Amino acid sequence: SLVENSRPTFCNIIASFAFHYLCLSTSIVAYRLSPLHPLYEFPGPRLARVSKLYGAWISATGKQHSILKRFHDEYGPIVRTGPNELSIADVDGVTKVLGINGLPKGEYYESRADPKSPHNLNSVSGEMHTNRRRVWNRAFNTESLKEYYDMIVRRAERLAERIGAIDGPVDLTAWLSYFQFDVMGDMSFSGGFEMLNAREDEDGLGRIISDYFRLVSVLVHVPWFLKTLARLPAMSEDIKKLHNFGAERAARRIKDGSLKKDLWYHLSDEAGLEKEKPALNDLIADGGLAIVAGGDTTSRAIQNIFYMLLSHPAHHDRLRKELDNAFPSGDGIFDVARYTELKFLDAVMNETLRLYPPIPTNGPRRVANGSKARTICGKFIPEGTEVYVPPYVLHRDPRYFSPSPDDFIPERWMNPETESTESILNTTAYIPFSYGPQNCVGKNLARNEVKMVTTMLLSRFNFKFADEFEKDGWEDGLGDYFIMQTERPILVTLTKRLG
Ligand code: HEM
Repeated sequence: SLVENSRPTFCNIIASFAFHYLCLSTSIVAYRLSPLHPLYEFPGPRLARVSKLYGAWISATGKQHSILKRFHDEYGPIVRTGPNELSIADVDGVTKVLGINGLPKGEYYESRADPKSPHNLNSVSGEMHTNRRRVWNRAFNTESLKEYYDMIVRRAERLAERIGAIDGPVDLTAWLSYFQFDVMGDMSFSGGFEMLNAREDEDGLGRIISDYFRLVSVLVHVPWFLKTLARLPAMSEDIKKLHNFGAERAARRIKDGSLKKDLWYHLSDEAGLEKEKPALNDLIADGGLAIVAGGDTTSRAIQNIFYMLLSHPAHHDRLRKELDNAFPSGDGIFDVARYTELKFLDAVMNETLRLYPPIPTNGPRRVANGSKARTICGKFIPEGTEVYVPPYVLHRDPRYFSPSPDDFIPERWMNPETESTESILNTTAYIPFSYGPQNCVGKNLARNEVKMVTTMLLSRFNFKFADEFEKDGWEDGLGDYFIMQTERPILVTLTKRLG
């Protein structure tokens, strides 16, 4: 009976576990709040110090970009946004975190990657990244880009035909998304999508990608949970679909070959310039990355430009005039060599990407364990810290963009040196394509593509917002899920201009 009495009951076991975890979490929380924690001196909301669940909640609202901006307005250029996490909105952060000799990508990218398949270019760092990036750079040099421009022109013509034939409101958001998927399919695999022809996204790929980012941008804050969840059927189903999708397109591309020098041609080193052929699985991962990285980002940039132009008629008219003067008969609108003349077009694009960067917050880098701690903005940043450098916040900082950093003023980009001394334009703080060795490899292509499509649409059509479109609520519908999403598609009506 003595033995029986001392045998732990079920309730006792539960109680002692509960007690154990209560003590453990209390001491973790106490440590995170205490002056003993290495990030103690950095200001920020109290809840952020306690748990990453707070960051997960902020991401879930889709308003991470503007909430972060509020934090920085209140606490200054460095904010503690998690127990072991800082957000640095300062040019010193841009160069020291993202620049050469900056920080590697951290746990965020690791946990976002599909645990069952190889990593893509975007999720690796260090030497592995340098080696892979060399091949990607080749795929985006001036010579390679020419081939992609032809693909863009073909699809842009098709876009114009399609939307030009629509009576009534045109969902610009949807049509630009079909267009961009078609372009990215051509570019990556010499074909694969026909969304413009189908007038729809039959496979629901756009939805799969946006659902994926919605979920993952929240769960990256709690990686252990994400790893568990990735094993659940519903989540892994979408990841699987994305992976299969890339694998299928790749298999077809390998079987059919291509006369075009598409991205696959360069990445798979068909020209035989590398010592070793890249592994097929890496290639599939990178082919999929191209579709995701170049897709919604570019179509969003174009949509946002139209939103800004249609909301600012004087700027619209000025741009239209610049384009009409440059291309009076409509010939040459796709000739990217001519775009250096188009100063106002460049300014409109820069200003739109400043106010609405398609990747508003971006993922963090990490001061790796075992590496040296860094000094940024004069502060000691210890090992193990995850560091964000958020474009949206930097782009609206009056220290870098003045006057009126929240207003659409394309003129701030034109001959800044002749502007009054009160106006400030610090281009180091301008990072819509990120900065440094892991910046956007498709930057030059994207910039020219945005200009090609904007020039074509403005030269050929008169646009206005459709009556159904609620212009004033548009900004509230934007969601920061790594790549900016929208709940309020832009609806326009259009009439043809040139013959
Ligand atoms: C306006 C359009 C675009 C914007 C705003 C944009 C922005 C960005 C940003 C901010 C990054 C850094 C992401 C990170 O640090 O995790 C990035 C990376 C990347 N982008 Fe873009 N991008 C655009 C278009 C494109 C296009 C057309 C491609 C073509 C395939 C592309 C391919 C990539 C790739 C492959 C990376 C990863 C680079 C690396 O990790 O070395 N992007 N982009």
